Amino acid sequence: MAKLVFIRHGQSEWNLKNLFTGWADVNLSEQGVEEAKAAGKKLKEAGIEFDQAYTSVLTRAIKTLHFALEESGQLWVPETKSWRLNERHYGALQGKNKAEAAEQYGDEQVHIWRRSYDVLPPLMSADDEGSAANDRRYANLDPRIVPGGENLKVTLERAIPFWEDHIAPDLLAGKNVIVAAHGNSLRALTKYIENLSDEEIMDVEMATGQPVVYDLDDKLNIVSKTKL
Ligand SMILES: O=C(O)[C@H](O)COP(=O)(O)O
Repeated sequence: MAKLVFIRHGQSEWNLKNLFTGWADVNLSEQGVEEAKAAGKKLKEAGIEFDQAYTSVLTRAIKTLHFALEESGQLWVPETKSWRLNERHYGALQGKNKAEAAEQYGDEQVHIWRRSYDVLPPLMSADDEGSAANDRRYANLDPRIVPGGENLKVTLERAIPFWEDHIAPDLLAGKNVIVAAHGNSLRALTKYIENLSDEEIMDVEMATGQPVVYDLDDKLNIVSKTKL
């Protein structure tokens, strides 16, 4: 039996301002730091000991992982970062205020952009200043892979190879794993491991800084799921 913990990053500066964030690399807010530390305390109280950590290449998730591991006395745990665990790319919506977008385009359209499984947001062009194509951390990626905007389906399709190549083999080897990532990359993994339909995943939300603990059997069937 292995334990798998998903944790969405603590509140970010752009969560606080209600801005679409996606691949924009923003920091944790003060509240976000406290949420991440509180998560570490809860993990410690629950006695959960990790063998491996995974996170994205975005500051808010990396720092959440580090605060949580430090508070639980496990900052030494080996960690791997991958762009495949990044938040969904929110395309041209990145940096826009969610409430203002709802006023401009209507609540329904904004809900579709945020929660539909397969509708893409308006895309960001590769010559946009904020494009991932201009960011050194993605320099080794095939330019055809660097997204200009992703829906949950595309996010799932790029996250699952990482699950299959790294996370699942660790769990099958009996390792306890923490994945510190993002609302939508974690919703994608949740859909996959819980076998949820395209409709069911629309209602799944990840709270900032809240560890979700799965107990898995030796075939990775879910035995229990607990939110700390
Ligand atoms: O990228 C973002 O804006 C958030 O982290 C997730 O946003 P959502 O809840 O609007 O999908």
